[in-house]
Amino acid sequence: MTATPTSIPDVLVIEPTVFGDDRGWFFESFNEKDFSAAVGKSVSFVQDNHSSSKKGVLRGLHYQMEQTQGKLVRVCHGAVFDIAVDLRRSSLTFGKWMGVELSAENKKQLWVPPGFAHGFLVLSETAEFLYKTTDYWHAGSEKCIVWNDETLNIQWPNLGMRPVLNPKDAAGLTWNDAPKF
Ligand SMILES: Cc1cn([C@H]2C[C@H](O)[C@@H](COP(=O)(O)OP(=O)(O)O[C@H]3O[C@H](C)C(=O)[C@H](O)[C@H]3O)O2)c(=O)[nH]c1=O
Repeated sequence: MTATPTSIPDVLVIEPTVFGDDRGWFFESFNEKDFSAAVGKSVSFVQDNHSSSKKGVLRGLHYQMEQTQGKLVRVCHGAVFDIAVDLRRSSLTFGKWMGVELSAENKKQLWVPPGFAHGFLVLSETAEFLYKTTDYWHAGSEKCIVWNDETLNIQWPNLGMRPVLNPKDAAGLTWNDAPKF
């Protein structure tokens, strides 16, 4: 596997080694030893999540203030534009966002450390999204930053349709009002 820092150095694009043969392909989707070596410290996960969404669905930008979650995210069907926003006040990239296309085809994964808001926009007809988290869901401290916040000015791909959001996300906080770390 390779791990490549993004414009936010703590956020890494992970690319697995894919072994193809005349039957198809195989890759290790997670290896704790290799992943911890790439991140530079031991990282363990306690929860796996799996969601399916139709084209134009935008989930996010989510984070939780307690039991803050690191997330290792990937797509096993379709494609999404995945976003991470740095909420760590002491970070040189505080308030910065980064985006990358994750797809079943490119098999890329994104490591989003604790301290970030995370979300994605579905680019394909449907997308299945898998991710591991370093702490458990804590519904009581969940926060959402609204997808089109003017301060963050995230450059989402233009699908020619308004994103499909649930009411919670549509009513998300502005960057200025959102609690930070
Ligand atoms: C996150 C979560 C949700 N749920 C239940 C709560 C709801 O009844 C249902 C759907 O939850 P929600 O609408 O919050 O799901 P997403 O919008 O996909 O939320 C996720 O979206 C973005 C992309 C993230 O990064 C977060 O991991 C997560 O917040 O699953 C659980 O039972 N466990 C969980 O860990």
